Amino acid sequence: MTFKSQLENMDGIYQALFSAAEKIYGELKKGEGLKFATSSNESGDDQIELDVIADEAFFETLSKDPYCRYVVSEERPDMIKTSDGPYSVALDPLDGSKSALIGIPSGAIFGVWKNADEAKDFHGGNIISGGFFVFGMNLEVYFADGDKVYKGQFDTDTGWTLVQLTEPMPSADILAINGQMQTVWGQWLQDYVAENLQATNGKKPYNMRWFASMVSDMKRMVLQGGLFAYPAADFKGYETGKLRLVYEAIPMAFLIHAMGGSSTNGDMSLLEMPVDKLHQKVPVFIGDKAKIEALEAKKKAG
Ligand SMILES: O=P(O)(O)OC[C@H]1O[C@](O)(COP(=O)(O)O)[C@@H](O)[C@@H]1O
Ligand SMILES: [Mg+2]
Repeated sequence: MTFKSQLENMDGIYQALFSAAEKIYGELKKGEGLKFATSSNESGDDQIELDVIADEAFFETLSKDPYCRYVVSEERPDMIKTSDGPYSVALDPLDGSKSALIGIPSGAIFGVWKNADEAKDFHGGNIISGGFFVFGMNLEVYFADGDKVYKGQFDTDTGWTLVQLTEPMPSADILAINGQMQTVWGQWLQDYVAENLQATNGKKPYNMRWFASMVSDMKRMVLQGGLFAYPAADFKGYETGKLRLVYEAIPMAFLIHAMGGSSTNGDMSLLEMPVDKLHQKVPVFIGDKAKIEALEAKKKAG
């Protein structure tokens, strides 16, 4: 497959991302790396061996592309300079790794930024491409190349087939959230969730879905709509949620915004948030515009 990007000199970066994903998916299918490693990553998360394999696969292919300047990863402490090219790539090389251990689809999240030389440059105003691979029944990709959104699937004989998605974002009433910390969420969020899950007065409540694998929850959002939430909680380690702004939140928000959806940290769009640190965590809410507006209004009203 040769994907023709509308963005200048990006074809090689896509090719590098696609071939690394093919390699990782191949290893996963063989059952390689599906056990805990002795290491942990920069955020202190335990790694599985496939986390490390995936991280290395992306670095290997991206470092050969002359237009890729820096590669940064959830699995590494620092930015790695690979050339003087114009683009920098941020990766969650294996998202949902603990789910992969029990056969739930995992994947990889990527974003490409222009003019990114240090952490603060990896904000939503500079991102030009973002999306994710799914390592499930098939190897799939969902991404926005600038303002164009694509869905693709890999076949070992025929390679990648990509189609552009031109329909507006679907808007099913589905809520993807882990209720584990609900008693220590802000009261406004407890109320928002309770209200949308109420079956009283003949109103059908939102459907609850949670894969514990962001790529799988976001695949459902692209295909059906809904609201994905990973909020902050008043509990040690969850003060600003769990997900990372650069490696997970901004690339996913970029894709959903390109489909006509929206995002927020509760107060402002994830694409407007300043970035202080590459590994910074952020409360994440991504979904259709009406749901994000209602959620922000609820928070504002207290
Ligand atoms: O364990 P929880 O709280 O359900 O968290 C699940 C979330 O963590 C993630 O697995 C992210 O963590 P990793 O990137 O380390 O896999 C997301 O894919 C998912 O939405
Ligand atoms: Mg992740």
